[in-house]
Amino acid sequence: MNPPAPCSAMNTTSLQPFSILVVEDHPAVRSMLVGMLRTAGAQHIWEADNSQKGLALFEAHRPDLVLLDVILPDGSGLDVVKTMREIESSSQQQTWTPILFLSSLNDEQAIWQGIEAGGDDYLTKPVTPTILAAKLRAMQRLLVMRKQLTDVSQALQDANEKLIHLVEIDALTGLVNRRGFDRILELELRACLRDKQPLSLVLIDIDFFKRYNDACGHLEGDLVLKQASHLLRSVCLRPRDVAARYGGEEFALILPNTPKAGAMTLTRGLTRVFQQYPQPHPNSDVAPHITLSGGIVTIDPNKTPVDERLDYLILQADVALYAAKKRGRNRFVHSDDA
Ligand SMILES: Nc1nc2c(ncn2[C@@H]2O[C@H](COP(=O)(O)OP(=O)(O)OP(=O)(O)O)[C@@H](O)[C@H]2O)c(=O)[nH]1
Repeated sequence: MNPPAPCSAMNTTSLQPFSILVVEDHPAVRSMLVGMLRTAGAQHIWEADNSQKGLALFEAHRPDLVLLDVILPDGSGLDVVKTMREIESSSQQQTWTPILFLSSLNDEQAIWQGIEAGGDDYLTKPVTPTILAAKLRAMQRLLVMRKQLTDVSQALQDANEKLIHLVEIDALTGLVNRRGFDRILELELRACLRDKQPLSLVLIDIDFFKRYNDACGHLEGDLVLKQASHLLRSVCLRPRDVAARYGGEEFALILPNTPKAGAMTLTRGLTRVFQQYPQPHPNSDVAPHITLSGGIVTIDPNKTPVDERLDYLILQADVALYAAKKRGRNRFVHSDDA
């Protein structure tokens, strides 16, 4: 076997600057390790001579690497490594720190237990500078690979979130589509029950839209849907209000923290906006321009027991919408009055 290379021969040029925690109770061994680590390029070295101090320093500084003696005066290094892994998994940063065991036993069983407990590699004492530098290099390489992996997985997660967003947007109008509507309504229903705040839902239908399409053509019909979406969005002033395209020419408004009176005011405003920006309708029985009919439902956990089924909520709004159509269109009816 070749003799260990002297300190000056250690190839540390490829080592990145790093911080390290050394948990070793023998002062002489510790000081020798610290000397070698300084030569190897360690920027910060924290020293501990027992488990408790080691864990406290680990938690406070989160070093890049740990050198950990298997046998410590106040316990086993195996327990320390387990606790370090617990600290890592409970932190939000999702970090992983390479942990190298220091074993003077050259005992296979101790090494096996150390790796099992969460260690990554081991060094047999006495440690030589070359072997130490080689292990540090290997651990740094692992760290770099892990960083690349977490970057890729973060990029994937971001792309996934964007995709989910795109999947929930209606291509023609830019409003939330039916899929997004279902998801958001479910969330808001749960929030309404939890926070004991009222929630209103409005289902909206463009009056005589089939006749509009028949008279003006499907492309003109598409433009009307776009303009209507723009106007619907303009009345949704609160950040959590959502305007959705529920179906072909049907829309929906999800209005969290909105009681019946608030929803009625908002829908009156909506009717006004459609009068202010009239889009001619050549064949409507109710007005010379595009008009809306709508059904409103409000649930208020403070007032009445709430049926928690989404379908039931939508059905009630639909019944109110039907009543609005029956009563002559161009109006909004609340389910309480349907
Ligand atoms: N241009 C266009 N038309 C659509 C789209 N989606 C659905 N429609 C049309 O919307 C019309 C809906 O017709 P109906 O359900 O009879 O409703 P309506 O004519 O508004 O009648 P009332 O609701 O009773 O006033 C149909 O002619 C559909 O083809 C779309 O994306 N673009």
